[in-house]
Amino acid sequence: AKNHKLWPEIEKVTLEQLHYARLGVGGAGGWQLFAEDGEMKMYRREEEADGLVVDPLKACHMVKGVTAREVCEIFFSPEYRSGWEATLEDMTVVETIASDTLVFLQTHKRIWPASQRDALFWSHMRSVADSEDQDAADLWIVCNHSTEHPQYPPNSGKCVRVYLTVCLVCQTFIDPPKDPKNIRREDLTCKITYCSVVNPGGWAPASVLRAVYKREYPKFLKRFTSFCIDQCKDKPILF
Ligand SMILES: O=S(=O)(CCO)c1ccc(-c2ccc(C3CCCC3)c([C@@H]3C[C@@H]3c3ccccn3)c2)cc1
Repeated sequence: AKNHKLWPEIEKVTLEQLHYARLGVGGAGGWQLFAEDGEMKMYRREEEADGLVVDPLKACHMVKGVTAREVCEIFFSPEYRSGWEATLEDMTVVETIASDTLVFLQTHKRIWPASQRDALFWSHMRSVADSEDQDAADLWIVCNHSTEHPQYPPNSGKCVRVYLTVCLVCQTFIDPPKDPKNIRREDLTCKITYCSVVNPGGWAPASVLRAVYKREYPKFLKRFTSFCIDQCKDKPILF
């Protein structure tokens, strides 16, 4: 568990990603709005690493009727993933480091003309007291970060290994403010910030990757948040 050899990296990357998610998208950050749908706004920065498109993505969304903890638990938990991750072909939990920290191996459906990809990453979920604003509800974060595993070396089979760092940071707002036992789902709004940097691992044409990102990310976030609303609507609220 917390004495696991990955723990220092998990702690460092999770807190770095929390800080990064809280940075705005205005100003000189170079963020460009590339997709908008109701409350959902998606930004990207055009970046390449050794000729590969690794455009960082930041999405902001406000979802009614669910809490930060409920959204993060659905994003983190393996049993829900096939319900919302449309591009997933296979998923295995290769290691359980702790109840809030897992290592996943996922293969994603091939996106023509790029070859098929897989991703090996640790996934960690935690709640963070929001230091700035005491009466705001807790923040919940899930951070996914590529890692290695001796049994699953990269590029050993048919798949090209992608390298990713992803975070989902959620905060619950209750409006109008009520005492906890009288809160109904229509009083809840979850503010979601999703950040991702995916290095495709092997060559894929920049034009193709940017088209894939433009198509897949808005679909992904809309499908994920709809799944959360549907999963939670008839269940007691989990703060
Ligand atoms: O948030 S997560 O941790 C959720 C757990 O599943 C996650 C999100 C996205 C990916 C991902 C992996 C591969 C690829 C590409 C790279 C070259 C060819 C395939 C993409 C591209 C961006 C497009 C994409 C975006 C969203 C969903 C699926 N596809 C994304 C992996 C994990």
